[in-house]
Amino acid sequence: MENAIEIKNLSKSYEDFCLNNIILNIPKGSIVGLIGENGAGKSTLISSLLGIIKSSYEELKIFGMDFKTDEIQIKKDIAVIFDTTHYDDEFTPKFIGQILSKVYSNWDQATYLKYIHQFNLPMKKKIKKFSRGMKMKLEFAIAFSHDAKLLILDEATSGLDPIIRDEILSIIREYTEDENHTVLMSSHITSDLDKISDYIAYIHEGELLFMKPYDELREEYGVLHVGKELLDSLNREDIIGYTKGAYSYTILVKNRLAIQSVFKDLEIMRPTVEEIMLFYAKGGC
Ligand SMILES: Nc1ncnc2c1ncn2[C@@H]1O[C@H](COP(=O)(O)OP(=O)(O)OP(=O)(O)O)[C@@H](O)[C@H]1O
Repeated sequence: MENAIEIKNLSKSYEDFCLNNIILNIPKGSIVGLIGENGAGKSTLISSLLGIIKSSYEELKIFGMDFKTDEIQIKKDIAVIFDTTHYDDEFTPKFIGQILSKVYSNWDQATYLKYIHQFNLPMKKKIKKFSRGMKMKLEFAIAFSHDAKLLILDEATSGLDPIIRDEILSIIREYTEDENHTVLMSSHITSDLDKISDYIAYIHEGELLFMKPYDELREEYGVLHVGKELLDSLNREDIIGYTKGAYSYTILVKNRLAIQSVFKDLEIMRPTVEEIMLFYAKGGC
């Protein structure tokens, strides 16, 4: 499978934080949900692979090109959306369209106007009078109008209402129908990632815990509610973490199917991204 991004041993150290030897391949045409608690290193990873901050790495390839030698060429095909807009408050969508048509050689004004219309954005209103949702929609309209092959979202949908988020998720899905388009998306709204991700990459305290296909995660892991006796009879290695309730334990296990074959009557549910994250972070065993 061809990769849009290939990262080998990328590290970045701050005084009291270290992003540690990240090895990550992001397949072309996929949507990768990047998860991790606050301060885990998601933005540091994103900024590192965009060259916004300086990091060390053995290899960083985007679209098969070496980031060290082809950064300018690579960046033409990347659109990045953060949680705020970076355009001047005095600008209007109309003016931004005029500027960007000169910045991007592959700017498509007709597509830009199509999204501005679809998102109900006023062409002649200054951004300072936009709501947060309108600002983010404008960012998406821009991202989709210069035919970017890689869309990187860093908490871009946080603070948006469920209706706008749903609309944006549909647009992202539509965008990846073209197999040349890839999305890397960090979000704390894990239910969005449940809806859209092909893969989940989990960063915990600066380490990449795993990057796995979403379907495989749901197949491999399970959540069960059991008493102490059953908890004790499970293989310790299968327990990722648990919480203790008033009368029972809630446990995240791996090897779901193997456990189910032993405990045939036990109800083992497929976990959500949020449950996987919570139990990994908290542990408990
Ligand atoms: N410029 C900086 N100088 C020093 N430390 C920094 C700097 N930028 C980030 N850090 C530290 O790096 C760590 C990772 O931060 P980062 O923003 O990458 O986390 P994150 O996973 O994106 O978190 P969040 O979900 O809260 O946005 C944190 O401990 C943060 O304090």
